[in-house]
Amino acid sequence: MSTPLVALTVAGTDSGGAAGVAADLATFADHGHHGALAVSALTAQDTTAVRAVHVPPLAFLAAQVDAVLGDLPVAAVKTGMLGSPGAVRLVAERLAARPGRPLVVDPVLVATSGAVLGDRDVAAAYRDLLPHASVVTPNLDEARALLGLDPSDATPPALLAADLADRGCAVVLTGGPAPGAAPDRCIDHVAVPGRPATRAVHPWVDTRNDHGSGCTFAAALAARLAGGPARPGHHDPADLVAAVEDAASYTAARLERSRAWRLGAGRGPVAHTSAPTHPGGDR
Ligand SMILES: Nc1ncnc2c1ncn2[C@@H]1O[C@H](COP(=O)(O)OP(=O)(O)O)[C@@H](O)[C@H]1O
Ligand SMILES: Cc1ncc(COP(=O)(O)O)c(N)n1
Repeated sequence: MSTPLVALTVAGTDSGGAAGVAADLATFADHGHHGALAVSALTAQDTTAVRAVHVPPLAFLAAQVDAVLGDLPVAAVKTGMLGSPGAVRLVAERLAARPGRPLVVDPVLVATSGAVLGDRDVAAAYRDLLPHASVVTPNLDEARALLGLDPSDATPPALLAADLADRGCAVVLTGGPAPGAAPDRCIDHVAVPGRPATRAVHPWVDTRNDHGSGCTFAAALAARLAGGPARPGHHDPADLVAAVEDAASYTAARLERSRAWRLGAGRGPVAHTSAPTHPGGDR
């Protein structure tokens, strides 16, 4: 058996096991990679709400990142909920010092439940991290926040994605069905610096169990880019679009698998397992 690639997640924990580090490690494992982790925030969270957040001291986050990067041959990095402006800047500084591998930044600011996981200062700090990212994967609310726009701004997603790409990294603006359209397709907008955005389209899965889908998607994208160039898509956007389509169909397949699960009173977890589930779970 050959030695696996190593993927590192720098992200928050979700006590309900749906989003954050739990989703990232499961997704890396499902791609055959060894997952390493640095915990930037801890949340007391369930399917309905985020009830409390603890941000560990920055020195402790730095110690985790340094331990992993100093010892393991990390082939890709994914960041999720970083939790404070200082953590965003710390990750930017550490990864800028060791360039050369893909970095997928999921700028977690607003959870599926609507909870705010990163305020205006965290959004502003991403200005320091984005130039070091290979790809950033905001949803619509997060893209507006990163651009300093009002939450009700009506700029179309394709233009938001292209504006964000002008910060120097590729962008996947993740989305749901087109507004006003029948919810049968999901549209993600993909942009690389200096070019208009293109669309990656896949079938919509009708489910409430989508908690953790953004983390799963960004981790799947990092897993697919692992071992490749640090600037995927900058020479040929088709390379990045193909990786985005793969990661999106992986995520949709996870959503399909957990479509009818009955876990929790709110937005239930997206499936993290490929193994058969135990029938006793339905009792
Ligand atoms: N119900 C769904 N059916 C199919 N794909 C979905 C669904 N919800 C989200 N996705 C896809 O999952 C990926 C992550 O997007 P999303 O969950 O919107 O991110 P976030 O959690 O950051 O808001 C995207 O490729 C998106 O198109
Ligand atoms: C610790 C943590 N990280 C990320 C998310 C976002 O995930 P989602 O958008 O699927 O709720 C979350 N809810 N909690």
